[in-house]
Parts: sequence; C-alpha cells; structure tokens
Amino acid sequence: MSQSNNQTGGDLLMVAMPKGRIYKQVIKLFREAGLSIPDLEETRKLVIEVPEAGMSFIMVKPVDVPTFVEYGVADIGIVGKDVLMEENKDVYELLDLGIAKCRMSVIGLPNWKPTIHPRVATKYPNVASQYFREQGQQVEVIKLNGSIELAPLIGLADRIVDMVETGQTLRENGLVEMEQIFGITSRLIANRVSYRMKNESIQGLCDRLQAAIGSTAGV
Ligand SMILES: Nc1ncnc2c1ncn2[C@@H]1O[C@H](COP(=O)(O)OP(=O)(O)OP(=O)(O)O)[C@@H](O)[C@H]1O
Ligand SMILES: O=P(O)(O)OC[C@H]1O[C@H](OP(=O)(O)OP(=O)(O)O)[C@H](O)[C@@H]1O
Repeated sequence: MSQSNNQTGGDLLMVAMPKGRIYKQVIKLFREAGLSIPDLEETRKLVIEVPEAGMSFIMVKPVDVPTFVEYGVADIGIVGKDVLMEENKDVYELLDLGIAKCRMSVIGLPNWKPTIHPRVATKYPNVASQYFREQGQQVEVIKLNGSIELAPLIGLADRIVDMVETGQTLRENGLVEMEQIFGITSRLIANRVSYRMKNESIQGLCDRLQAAIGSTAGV
C-alpha cells in the first residue's frame, strides 16, 4: 500500500471536505477504504488534523471546494459534479466517488407553454446559460440560492434548472421534470501542483477509494 500511515505535520494531505449533505457519505466511503477518520462534524473546528490517516481536513461550503483546491490551500477535495460544471475551476478531476447521486434537470409546471420573454431561475447560472445557448433558446437567467422550486409557482420564472434526486420536491410542489441535462455524483479533485508533488499519497488514496467503490458497487 503506497498510502503512508505515519505522516506528520506538513506531509499531511490537506483535504477540502464539504460540510452538509455529502459529508456523511464521504466519511463512510473513506472508512470503507480503511482510513480511520473521526466524525469531523462533531465539533465546530474548521481545521482538523488526522495524522493516523495521513490527512488534515478543512471544513468548507460545498460550492467553495474547487476554489480551495485551485489555489492549492487544499491538495484535494470532494465536490459534486454540479459544482464542478458551474465553477469551472482549474483542477484535476481524479475519481467518480459514486455518492450523492442526483441529476440536473429543466423543471416547470405541467401546463408550461413557450413565452416571449422566457425566464429561468437557478442556483447554476453558468450551467443553465450554456444549456439554453446550446439549445438555441434565448432565456433570461435569474440566480437564486435555494428554494428554487418556488420560482415557477409564484411567477418569478417559467422554468427552473435544479437538481432532482427522489423527485419528492417536484411532486409536492406540482412540478414536472421536462429535460435531464446531466447526471451528478461527487468527485475527488486535486490541485495540479499537489498532484505532481504529492503524487504517491494522492494516487495511493485514489487506489484505496477506487477499491472501496468497486467492492460496494451494486450493493
Ligand atoms: N437532493 C440531492 N440528492 C443528492 N445529492 C444532492 C442533492 N442535492 C444536492 N446534492 C449534492 O450534494 C451537494 C451538496 O449539497 P448541499 O445541499 O449540502 O449543499 P449546498 O446547498 O450547496 O450547501 P449549503 O446548504 O451549505 O448552501 C450538491 O453540490 C450536489 O452534488
Ligand atoms: O428530488 P429530491 O429528493 O426532492 O431532491 C431535490 C432537492 O434537493 C435540493 O434541495 P436542497 O435540499 O439542497 O434545498 P435548497 O436548494 O432549497 O437549499 C435540490 O435543490 C432540490 O430542491
């Protein structure tokens, strides 16, 4: 196994860990990969060293993970494909972790009809703009930060671009999925320089995670 278990201080891999929804699934996967990680959300600490796993974690908002990694203050990070597509940062995408699975879709009311000045509300303005440009549709994109499904219900926009997992949010608000844009899972990303300088430990972690993903695939 190339991953060292007795690294200390500056040799630790700095990992940007997303707080919230993805966190628990990442920790489960890391543990399945044989890495001994405590519950990082047990405290309000934002920098947590875990020398026995050869890693140090910074706890960040999911949308900020690519920024910490691009600037190299984190060597690696875990982030949803949705955020990667929207933020378009200069990082390596190393591994599909297969967790936090959902999809990015165009959503609207069931009786939707094309309008003269179509408006689309979304948390993902770059993704939405690119999608409708490729479709040859001119739309005004309105950026929101949450409760996106509200927009067509109250007339702010005629459609939204948002994530769908179980479809419960759509059903409970009387909305329908009109088109799927792309599938989403969480990815392991790396800083370009770190990937060269710390290749052995990053590649070792990748191999361990890949083995854990392989052994649980289809379970
Ligand atoms: N309903 C969902 N099902 C599965 N995965 C999801 C779902 N919603 C979001 N995700 C994935 O989890 C990631 C983080 O979502 P989360 O809701 O924790 O973050 P956020 O809303 O960006 O953060 P915050 O709530 O702190 O503003 C998303 O970027 C996406 O990849
Ligand atoms: O298909 P479902 O299983 O219902 O999941 C989809 C919902 O999950 C996410 O919302 P989130 O919980 O992050 O809330 P927010 O975007 O309003 O903050 C997403 O924006 C959808 O609203």
